[in-house]
Amino acid sequence: MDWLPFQKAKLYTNAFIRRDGRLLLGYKKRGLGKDMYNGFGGKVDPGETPAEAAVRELQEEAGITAKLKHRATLLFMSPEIPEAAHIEIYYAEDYEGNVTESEEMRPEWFAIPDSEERHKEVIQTPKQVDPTTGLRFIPYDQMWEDDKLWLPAFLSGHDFVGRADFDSQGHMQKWWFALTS
Ligand SMILES: CNc1ncnc2c1ncn2[C@@H]1O[C@H](COP(=O)(O)OP(=O)(O)OP(=O)(O)O)[C@@H](O)[C@H]1O
Repeated sequence: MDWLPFQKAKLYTNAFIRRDGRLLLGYKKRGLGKDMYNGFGGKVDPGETPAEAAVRELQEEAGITAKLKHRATLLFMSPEIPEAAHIEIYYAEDYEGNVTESEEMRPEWFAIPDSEERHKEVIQTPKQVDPTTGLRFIPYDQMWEDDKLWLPAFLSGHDFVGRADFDSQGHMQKWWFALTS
Protein backbone atom coordinates (compact mmCIF):
# COMPACT_ATOMS: atom_id res chain seq x y z
CA MET A 1 0.00 0.00 0.00
CA ASP A 2 1.21 3.53 -0.77
CA TRP A 3 1.25 6.30 1.78
CA LEU A 4 -2.14 8.02 1.74
CA PRO A 5 -1.93 11.30 -0.18
CA PHE A 6 -3.03 14.55 1.48
CA GLN A 7 -3.19 18.21 0.47
CA LYS A 8 -3.31 19.81 3.89
CA ALA A 9 -2.64 18.97 7.51
CA LYS A 10 -4.60 20.05 10.55
CA LEU A 11 -2.80 20.78 13.83
CA TYR A 12 -3.72 18.95 17.03
CA THR A 13 -2.15 18.61 20.45
CA ASN A 14 -1.92 15.70 22.85
CA ALA A 15 -0.61 15.95 26.44
CA PHE A 16 0.51 13.16 28.75
CA ILE A 17 0.83 13.69 32.51
CA ARG A 18 2.79 11.39 34.77
CA ARG A 19 2.87 11.76 38.54
CA ASP A 20 4.08 9.40 41.28
CA GLY A 21 4.85 6.70 38.73
CA ARG A 22 1.32 6.77 37.31
CA LEU A 23 0.05 7.92 33.92
CA LEU A 24 -3.05 10.07 33.50
CA LEU A 25 -5.17 9.21 30.46
CA GLY A 26 -8.67 10.24 29.46
CA TYR A 27 -11.48 8.05 28.18
CA LYS A 28 -12.79 10.00 25.17
CA LYS A 29 -16.55 10.33 25.30
CA ARG A 30 -17.13 11.90 21.84
CA GLY A 31 -15.56 12.83 18.49
CA LEU A 32 -12.30 11.56 16.99
CA GLY A 33 -11.02 8.62 19.06
CA LYS A 34 -14.36 8.08 20.87
CA ASP A 35 -14.35 5.17 23.38
CA MET A 36 -10.55 5.04 23.48
CA TYR A 37 -8.06 6.23 26.07
CA ASN A 38 -5.63 8.96 25.09
CA GLY A 39 -3.67 11.94 26.37
CA PHE A 40 -5.59 15.24 26.58
CA GLY A 41 -5.72 17.49 23.55
CA GLY A 42 -7.55 18.75 20.51
CA LYS A 43 -7.47 21.12 17.61
CA VAL A 44 -5.17 24.15 17.65
CA ASP A 45 -7.39 27.23 17.23
CA PRO A 46 -6.55 30.01 14.74
CA GLY A 47 -4.10 32.51 16.27
CA GLU A 48 -2.95 30.01 18.90
CA THR A 49 0.41 28.23 19.08
CA PRO A 50 0.35 24.44 19.61
CA ALA A 51 1.93 24.99 23.06
CA GLU A 52 -0.90 27.38 24.03
CA ALA A 53 -3.52 24.99 22.68
CA ALA A 54 -1.98 22.09 24.63
CA VAL A 55 -2.28 24.02 27.92
CA ARG A 56 -5.85 25.13 27.11
CA GLU A 57 -7.04 21.64 26.11
CA LEU A 58 -5.52 20.06 29.24
CA GLN A 59 -7.40 22.61 31.34
CA GLU A 60 -10.67 22.12 29.42
CA GLU A 61 -10.58 18.35 29.33
CA ALA A 62 -8.95 17.40 32.66
CA GLY A 63 -9.32 20.57 34.78
CA ILE A 64 -5.58 20.92 35.42
CA THR A 65 -2.71 23.23 34.41
CA ALA A 66 0.82 22.03 33.70
CA LYS A 67 4.14 23.32 32.42
CA LEU A 68 4.15 21.16 29.31
CA LYS A 69 7.29 20.20 27.44
CA HIS A 70 7.17 19.43 23.72
CA ARG A 71 8.36 15.86 23.18
CA ALA A 72 7.16 14.43 19.85
CA THR A 73 5.51 15.02 16.49
CA LEU A 74 3.15 12.56 14.85
CA LEU A 75 1.53 12.69 11.43
CA PHE A 76 -1.57 10.59 11.18
CA MET A 77 -3.58 9.88 8.02
CA SER A 78 -6.74 7.90 7.36
CA PRO A 79 -9.08 7.62 4.35
CA GLU A 80 -11.82 8.81 6.74
CA ILE A 81 -10.32 12.27 7.20
CA PRO A 82 -9.81 14.91 4.49
CA GLU A 83 -6.66 16.38 6.01
CA ALA A 84 -3.71 14.71 7.72
CA ALA A 85 -3.62 15.12 11.50
CA HIS A 86 -0.36 16.76 12.57
CA ILE A 87 -0.19 16.09 16.31
CA GLU A 88 2.26 17.87 18.62
CA ILE A 89 2.77 15.76 21.75
CA TYR A 90 3.53 17.27 25.16
CA TYR A 91 4.50 15.92 28.57
CA ALA A 92 4.70 17.00 32.21
CA GLU A 93 5.52 15.32 35.51
CA ASP A 94 3.55 17.73 37.67
CA TYR A 95 0.40 19.82 37.47
CA GLU A 96 -1.79 22.24 39.41
CA GLY A 97 -5.46 21.87 40.16
CA ASN A 98 -7.73 18.89 40.66
CA VAL A 99 -8.17 16.28 37.96
CA THR A 100 -11.81 16.65 36.89
CA GLU A 101 -14.03 14.85 34.40
CA SER A 102 -15.24 16.97 31.47
CA GLU A 103 -17.91 16.57 28.78
CA GLU A 104 -15.24 15.19 26.46
CA MET A 105 -12.95 13.12 28.70
CA ARG A 106 -13.14 10.89 31.77
CA PRO A 107 -9.67 11.02 33.37
CA GLU A 108 -8.18 7.87 34.91
CA TRP A 109 -4.77 6.95 36.37
CA PHE A 110 -2.87 3.91 35.09
CA ALA A 111 0.15 1.99 36.31
CA ILE A 112 3.26 2.31 34.10
CA PRO A 113 5.21 -0.90 33.37
CA ASP A 114 8.71 -0.49 34.81
CA SER A 115 10.65 -1.59 31.69
CA GLU A 116 10.07 -1.75 27.94
CA GLU A 117 10.00 -5.55 28.35
CA ARG A 118 7.14 -5.23 30.85
CA HIS A 119 5.30 -2.90 28.42
CA LYS A 120 5.44 -5.76 25.87
CA GLU A 121 3.90 -8.18 28.38
CA VAL A 122 1.15 -5.70 29.22
CA ILE A 123 0.48 -5.21 25.46
CA GLN A 124 0.29 -8.99 24.94
CA THR A 125 -1.84 -9.67 28.00
CA PRO A 126 -4.19 -6.71 28.53
CA LYS A 127 -6.25 -5.88 31.64
CA GLN A 128 -3.43 -6.61 34.08
CA VAL A 129 -3.55 -4.87 37.45
CA ASP A 130 -0.50 -3.62 39.32
CA PRO A 131 -0.67 -5.44 42.70
CA THR A 132 1.13 -2.66 44.60
CA THR A 133 -1.23 0.19 43.56
CA GLY A 134 -4.35 -1.72 42.46
CA LEU A 135 -4.30 0.31 39.23
CA ARG A 136 -4.77 -1.16 35.77
CA PHE A 137 -1.70 -1.00 33.56
CA ILE A 138 -1.81 1.28 30.48
CA PRO A 139 -4.84 0.02 28.45
CA TYR A 140 -3.06 -0.42 25.11
CA ASP A 141 -5.99 -2.53 23.83
CA GLN A 142 -8.25 0.53 24.24
CA MET A 143 -5.91 3.09 22.64
CA TRP A 144 -4.94 4.11 19.10
CA GLU A 145 -3.02 1.21 17.53
CA ASP A 146 0.12 3.30 17.02
CA ASP A 147 0.47 4.18 20.71
CA LYS A 148 1.99 0.80 21.60
CA LEU A 149 4.80 1.49 19.12
CA TRP A 150 5.99 4.74 20.69
CA LEU A 151 4.55 5.16 24.20
CA PRO A 152 7.01 2.73 25.90
CA ALA A 153 10.05 4.62 24.51
CA PHE A 154 8.34 7.98 25.14
CA LEU A 155 7.80 7.09 28.81
CA SER A 156 11.43 5.99 29.15
CA GLY A 157 12.44 9.50 28.06
CA HIS A 158 12.87 9.36 24.29
CA ASP A 159 11.49 12.05 21.99
CA PHE A 160 10.31 10.93 18.55
CA VAL A 161 8.82 11.80 15.19
CA GLY A 162 6.64 9.45 13.18
CA ARG A 163 3.84 8.81 10.77
CA ALA A 164 1.00 6.29 10.84
CA ASP A 165 -1.54 5.65 8.06
CA PHE A 166 -4.76 3.88 9.01
CA ASP A 167 -7.42 2.08 6.95
CA SER A 168 -11.13 2.89 7.13
CA GLN A 169 -11.59 0.25 9.88
CA GLY A 170 -9.13 2.11 12.10
CA HIS A 171 -6.24 -0.33 11.69
CA MET A 172 -2.70 0.79 10.99
CA GLN A 173 -1.54 0.04 7.45
CA LYS A 174 1.84 1.69 7.16
CA TRP A 175 4.06 3.52 9.65
CA TRP A 176 7.50 4.67 10.65
CA PHE A 177 8.84 6.04 13.93
CA ALA A 178 12.25 7.53 14.69
CA LEU A 179 13.64 8.41 18.10
CA THR A 180 15.13 11.91 18.07
CA SER A 181 16.72 11.77 21.54
C1 LIG B 1 -2.99 7.80 15.21
N1 LIG B 1 -3.77 8.63 15.79
C2 LIG B 1 -3.77 9.26 16.95
N2 LIG B 1 -3.03 8.86 18.00
C3 LIG B 1 -3.14 9.55 19.16
N3 LIG B 1 -3.94 10.63 19.31
C4 LIG B 1 -4.67 11.01 18.25
C5 LIG B 1 -4.61 10.36 17.04
N4 LIG B 1 -5.46 10.98 16.19
C6 LIG B 1 -6.02 11.99 16.86
N5 LIG B 1 -5.54 12.02 18.09
C7 LIG B 1 -5.91 12.95 19.15
O1 LIG B 1 -7.31 12.94 19.23
C8 LIG B 1 -7.76 14.20 19.70
C9 LIG B 1 -8.79 14.70 18.73
O2 LIG B 1 -9.24 15.94 19.13
P1 LIG B 1 -10.71 16.46 18.85
O3 LIG B 1 -11.63 15.87 19.86
O4 LIG B 1 -11.07 16.28 17.44
O5 LIG B 1 -10.49 17.97 19.11
P2 LIG B 1 -11.22 18.99 20.09
O6 LIG B 1 -10.94 18.65 21.52
O7 LIG B 1 -10.77 20.35 19.64
O8 LIG B 1 -12.69 18.62 19.79
P3 LIG B 1 -14.06 19.41 19.76
O9 LIG B 1 -14.06 20.11 18.43
O10 LIG B 1 -14.05 20.30 20.96
O11 LIG B 1 -15.06 18.27 19.83
C10 LIG B 1 -6.53 15.09 19.80
O12 LIG B 1 -6.06 15.09 21.14
C11 LIG B 1 -5.54 14.37 18.91
O13 LIG B 1 -4.24 14.66 19.28
